[in-house]
Amino acid sequence: MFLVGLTGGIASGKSTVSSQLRGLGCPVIDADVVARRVVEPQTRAYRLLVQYFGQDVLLENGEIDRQKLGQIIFTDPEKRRMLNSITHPEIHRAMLKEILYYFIRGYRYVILDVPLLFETRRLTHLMKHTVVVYCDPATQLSRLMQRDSLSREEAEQRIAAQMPLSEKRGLARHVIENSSLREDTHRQVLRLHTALDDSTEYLPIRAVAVAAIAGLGGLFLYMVKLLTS
Ligand SMILES: Nc1ncnc2c1ncn2[C@@H]1O[C@H](COP(=O)(O)OP(=O)(O)OP(=O)(O)O)[C@@H](O)[C@H]1O
Repeated sequence: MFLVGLTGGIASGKSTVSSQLRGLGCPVIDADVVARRVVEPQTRAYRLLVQYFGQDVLLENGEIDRQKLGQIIFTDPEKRRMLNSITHPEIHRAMLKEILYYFIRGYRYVILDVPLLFETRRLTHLMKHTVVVYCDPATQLSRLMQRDSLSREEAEQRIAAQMPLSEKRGLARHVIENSSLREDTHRQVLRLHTALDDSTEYLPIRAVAVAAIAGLGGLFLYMVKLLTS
């Protein structure tokens, strides 16, 4: 098995591309969904966050107020470090579990949808392929304004707060150009899907897993033979 990192900028079309990939049967793990799940009430990260940040970061229904937490850590690097040290290990563990699930089911690759893949750089070395969903700046701005009902100024601020999409584009192995129609994007997604399906990069890890299982099986049979003779 190998990992494929899917990323892009705000409103560049990651969700659009990941749902097209899902539609083709690809396993996609959404880092944002995992990040929300690991801080649900009753989880370890939830308890630690409430302990550190207090009841103020809770919504009326008891869930973490992610917007409020975002505002707090925006201006306080120490608190941001604390938040990351609580949530990141949980996120990585949960993602690893999902990856293992797909591995056991025999999938050749798993796509990880990670919006900040190149910003955090923590996961890039694990990715055999990286894919950036790109669209031109004017299209990105207008789609963001429309989707989130933002003024031009607000949308520009949000785009400016991120690593430039053109920079991410230069770092990726594959680029999906999403400035045009969804059908054009889908054609590129099909090409990517074919390239990933045809790749033999899944073989080394599968060979190691098969060898390990065969070794354990052999050891088990040897022990049984010893005990029954
Ligand atoms: N090719 C396209 N043509 C027209 N509209 C599109 C196209 N691709 C995406 N959109 C629209 O642009 C908006 C942003 O797309 P999407 O939500 O997929 O981006 P995203 O990268 O996942 O955004 P974010 O990371 O900010 O959540 C959505 O409203 C989506 O419907």
